[in-house]
Amino acid sequence: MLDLQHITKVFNVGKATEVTAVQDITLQLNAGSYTVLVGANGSGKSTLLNLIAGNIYADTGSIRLHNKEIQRLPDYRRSQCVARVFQNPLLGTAASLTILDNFRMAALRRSRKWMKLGMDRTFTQIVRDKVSTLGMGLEDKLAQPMGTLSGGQRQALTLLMTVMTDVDVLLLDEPSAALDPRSAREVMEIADRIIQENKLTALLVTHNIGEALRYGTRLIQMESGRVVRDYNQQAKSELGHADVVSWFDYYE
Ligand SMILES: Nc1ncnc2c1ncn2[C@@H]1O[C@H](COP(=O)(O)OP(=O)(O)OP(=O)(O)O)[C@@H](O)[C@H]1O
Repeated sequence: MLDLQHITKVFNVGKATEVTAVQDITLQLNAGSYTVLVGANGSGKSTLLNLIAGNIYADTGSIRLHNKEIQRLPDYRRSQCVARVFQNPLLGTAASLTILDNFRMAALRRSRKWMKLGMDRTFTQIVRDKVSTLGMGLEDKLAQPMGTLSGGQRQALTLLMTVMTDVDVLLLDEPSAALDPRSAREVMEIADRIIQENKLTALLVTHNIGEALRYGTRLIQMESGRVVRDYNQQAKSELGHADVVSWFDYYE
């Protein structure tokens, strides 16, 4: 379980621009659950993801994974248990490196178990097998530079890379927002499959209400740094598009 207790994050303390981005959030994400996080711009969603990912530290509160505080873990230790996919497909991978080398880098960064394998044929075969599960025909293009691929292909590969090692938590920060509708759907379906197959604890931030309703086992809305709505799977399944639209003032 990922357990957030009384997490608060204030930016620009003491200045005119002071803002409480996350305000006393207590949230438990069960192992293997898939939570969708919605909220207006500036409601604190990215800050919450940044806190879990360890990019920033909370002013107060604890973030525990399997009962262990993870906030102050060094980068390499945290990336063994928490992975993140960003909105921009260019962020997750190195454009000038081949697909295979990107997988090598991702694997080596996360786990020493790949130290030897990373260089040999077994590793290439493992990557080829994994990539073929995407059904995009990219397994025959492992020597191609990442930069020659489409945004959707890059996001799909980034998702695969994040779970090359045994991470527990997957943070999806609007992973489909920069993609055309078809690629977006494809990437979201791949994410869904990867989350289920690997029993990941996943947290998806999205502005797409269709996605928010289609995916996940729980739906949370943030407003002004707080959780203001929290629907379990049953309650979520009874929601319609118009219900969620009505949560956002600017549509009224
Ligand atoms: N590094 C920072 N320095 C100062 N203020 C920040 C910083 N990061 C976020 N904020 C502020 O914290 C608040 C929450 O921002 P955050 O990016 O978490 O919202 P969000 O819900 O992810 O928004 P969006 O949907 O636009 O991505 C906003 O008022 C934002 O301006």
